[in-house]
Amino acid sequence: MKFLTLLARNRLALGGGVVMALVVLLALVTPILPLADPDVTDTARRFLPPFSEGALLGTDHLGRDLLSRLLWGTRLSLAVGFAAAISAATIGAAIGIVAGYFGGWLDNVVMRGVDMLMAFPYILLALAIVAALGPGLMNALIAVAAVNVPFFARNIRGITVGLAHREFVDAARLSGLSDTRIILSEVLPNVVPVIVIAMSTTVGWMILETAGLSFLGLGSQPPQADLGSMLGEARAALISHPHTSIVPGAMILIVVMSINLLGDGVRDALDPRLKSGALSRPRAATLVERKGPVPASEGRGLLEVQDLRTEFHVGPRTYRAVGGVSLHVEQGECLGIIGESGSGKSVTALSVMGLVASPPGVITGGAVRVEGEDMIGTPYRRLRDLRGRKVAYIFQDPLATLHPLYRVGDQLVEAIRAHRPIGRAEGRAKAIELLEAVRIPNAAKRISDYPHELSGGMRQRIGIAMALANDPDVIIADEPTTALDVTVQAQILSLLDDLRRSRGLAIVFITHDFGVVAQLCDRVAVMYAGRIVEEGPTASILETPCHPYTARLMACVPELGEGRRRLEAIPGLPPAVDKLPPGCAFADRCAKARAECRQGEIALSRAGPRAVRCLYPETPVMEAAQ
Ligand SMILES: Nc1ncnc2c1ncn2[C@@H]1O[C@H](COP(=O)(O)OP(=O)(O)OP(=O)(O)O)[C@@H](O)[C@H]1O
Repeated sequence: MKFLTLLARNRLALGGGVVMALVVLLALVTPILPLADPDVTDTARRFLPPFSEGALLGTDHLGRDLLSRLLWGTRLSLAVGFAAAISAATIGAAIGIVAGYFGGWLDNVVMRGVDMLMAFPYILLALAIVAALGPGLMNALIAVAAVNVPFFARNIRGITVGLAHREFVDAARLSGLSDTRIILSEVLPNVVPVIVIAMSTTVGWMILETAGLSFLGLGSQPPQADLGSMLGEARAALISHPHTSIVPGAMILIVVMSINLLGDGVRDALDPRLKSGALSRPRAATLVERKGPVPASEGRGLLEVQDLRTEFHVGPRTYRAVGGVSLHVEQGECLGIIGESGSGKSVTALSVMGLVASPPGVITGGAVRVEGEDMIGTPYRRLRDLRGRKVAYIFQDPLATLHPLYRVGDQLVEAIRAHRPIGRAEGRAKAIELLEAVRIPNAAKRISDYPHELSGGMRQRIGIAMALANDPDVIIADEPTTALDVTVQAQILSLLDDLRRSRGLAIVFITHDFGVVAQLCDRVAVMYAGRIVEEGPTASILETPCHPYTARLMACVPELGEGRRRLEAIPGLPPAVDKLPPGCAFADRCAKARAECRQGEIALSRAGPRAVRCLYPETPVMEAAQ
């Protein structure tokens, strides 16, 4: 169903599909239509023009009815084209899967054979096959299918090689499945979409090839008509009676065009990335559709986020990932954002510089001010200028953000040169300086390493160096130590701490670990279901958490030397952000929740530096603020 909706959204594909459906329908009902016999000649009625009596599209050089020949010919051409495509796809895919799955000598022998077939110009090969088998439509079908087998075999072999060593295939092997079962249950379902896509884009081509062979007199034999042979027979009268060529020519054009348009649509609709709209029209910056007025600046901090709202619009659903977040961070300060997975921490951070993918992401409200300037809706050129120079990011997985084919030094120089017109030598010197700043030993040598030659901790240091490349004022670090072991994590945290002190950086540190918050952050904001539920100085919150969620989150953290303490997991799951309940989103998991908690908007109550969004807090916020 989703496939059809996506397909229908592509207007050209829809048009192609409708035309193709009409042509196929016509071809199917041809035997029951009141048409003249397509093969009966009547030389007295030769070359009648279109719209003549009894011959809507006219007649050919033997006086045969062109409309009747066209419909019967289309029927035959479609049947042969589809049969050739299905045969080529089946045989080619089988060869590709076997070669790709088993590898080794079998792969070598089979694929070299396929390469040999591909080395011949396709039309010569088809001609040679028809010459060997003799002319006839069946032999033309075999020739066209054979010529296209290598295309499918190579494509599918490539995909299968990638799949054969994936973990889920290894897991199937470990569970004792036979090779045939693995191919059928693990590999085949993953290559079927590729086969369908390849077929949908080549059927038109195969119809053309069959028509080509018939045009040369090697396919359908007289008096039988297919589109190619009709065109071949009309060749002699091309100038004197052009309608005899135009009729089959136009049909070939219509059939091939509509199949190709439909095929492109099928390919796009089957691409899983397109289902969430990821590739449909990627934008350079997140789409902004503010529904309310822009909040006035309160002049707080280097980075000030006010009532930020970011949603994902996926089909009829709206995911409110960020539902009105306000926070700020001062120069030299570290603000922690903590919350369970899916609470909206990353989307908040990415919204700051318009990095949330659109579609499906849309910023629907609020303001993000960097030194007072609102970033939301700012022209893209300005945003690009500020990205990396004013606000930089450190991501969770440095291996995913570093380009695997370039040396780390070159990537650093590129980051610097994106904002400053400096020479390569100067860039290199600056890159070495940056590597030294993030305490990479032997920086001058390490600069020539590729990302895969570095350990996880080293790579994260490169990620930090990259963020520092243009001396930003604010660094947003999105769980930068999650993938690292505790000793390396401690080193990276102390490095970030030193950098913010020595460079006066403002850091927004996203994490789900209260231990990390305690070590690094001056203040902390606790997020739940896209909103901030508690905020305040780290020490104060650790001492007296007000929101029951904060208290439960802290109770989940094991501590060394604490003796025997029960670790309390929070029961239940956070609500889905497309179905947020009214009132407090945590109410269903909270032991203190009462009826009022499930109604209306629950405001953030502030007292001094502390704030909490709860009607029945663990400790009243006024008390906690003292
Ligand atoms: N492309 C998307 N389409 C629909 N929903 C999305 C998309 N990206 C994120 N979301 C939703 O937005 C919400 C917030 O996600 P986000 O990545 O910000 O969470 P997070 O707190 O950073 O989690 P984590 O700690 O796992 O990174 C989640 O509920 C997620 O399902």
